[in-house]
Amino acid sequence: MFIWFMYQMEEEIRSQSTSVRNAWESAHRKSSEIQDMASGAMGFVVSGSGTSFNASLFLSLLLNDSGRPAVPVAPSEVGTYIRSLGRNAIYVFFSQSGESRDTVRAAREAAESGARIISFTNSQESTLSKLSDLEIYLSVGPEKAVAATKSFTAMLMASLEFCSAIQGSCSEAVMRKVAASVGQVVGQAENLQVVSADNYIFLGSGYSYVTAREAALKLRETASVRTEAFIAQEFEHGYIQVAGSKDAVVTFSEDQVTARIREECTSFGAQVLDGSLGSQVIRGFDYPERCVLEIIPWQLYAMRLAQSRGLNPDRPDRLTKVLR
Ligand SMILES: N[C@@H]1[C@@H](O)[C@H](O)[C@@H](COP(=O)(O)O)O[C@@H]1O
Repeated sequence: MFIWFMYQMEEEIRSQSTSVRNAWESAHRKSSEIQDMASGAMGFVVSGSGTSFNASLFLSLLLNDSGRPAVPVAPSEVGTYIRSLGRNAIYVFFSQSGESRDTVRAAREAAESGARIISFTNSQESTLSKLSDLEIYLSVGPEKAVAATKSFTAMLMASLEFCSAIQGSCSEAVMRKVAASVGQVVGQAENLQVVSADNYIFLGSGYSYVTAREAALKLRETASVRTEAFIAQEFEHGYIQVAGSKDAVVTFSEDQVTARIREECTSFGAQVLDGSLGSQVIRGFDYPERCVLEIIPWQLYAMRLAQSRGLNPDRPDRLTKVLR
């Protein structure tokens, strides 16, 4: 059956139950190569731009949690690590297009130093793929809306399997559970109401900071609203001073610090929202896999907020899909 969507972004958001499976399968097919390459590596330098940086942060957390030192770095800073770690590290690059200029430049520098490169891309013919010793192809089909949606969740799912492969295990059961829940998460977010705010502040910690950053980026890119993302405790070290009654504060973490921040923000009149937007399905998942689902309502939220502001979420006027 052919269903017509007003925006490419909506079609891409709704296709994620399939795209996360595809990405997982691609990573799974490379399990033994991943294991071979990772054995003996001193650590990982993980990099990407925009949404791909947020995926880098996710993979770095996963690697560190499994006892493999990893650092997430913006592509323009990778050179510093090449100079200090050289070929002892593996350099991992995320890029939907495989063509973002800063990412390609960093990968080229790493390749010229003789270091090994792993990439996660959605284009097998890309410059980044050609520079890579091992490519994990996301296989999510063309992503046309400027803001990344399905490629992001694909990067997270492929990262989960990447880490399982390093540990000699397999994340298939997790993937099946997550993929089966995408439709329900989208359904629950169907009637979400956007709030009116001058500024959105997203707070998380650990894995939920990845979601906080990506949600902030989605709203910025598509709805042209000012957004910030903080590690919840950091918010108390400064930004709380300038937050006010015209702000929306969205919390993903559920610890005591966050509860205190929520109370304080409510007291000065900010609108405080729960990051799961009330979804019991999302709340039924633990981190790290929860990240794959948790961003989906915010992808839809960003699209609806853009619509309510008379903007086309697919085509922000100052951004391009690929910054070559
Ligand atoms: N506006 C886009 C972002 O939405 C995207 O996240 C980034 C990285 O793209 P890629 O993943 O293709 O390297 O590039 C551009 O800046």
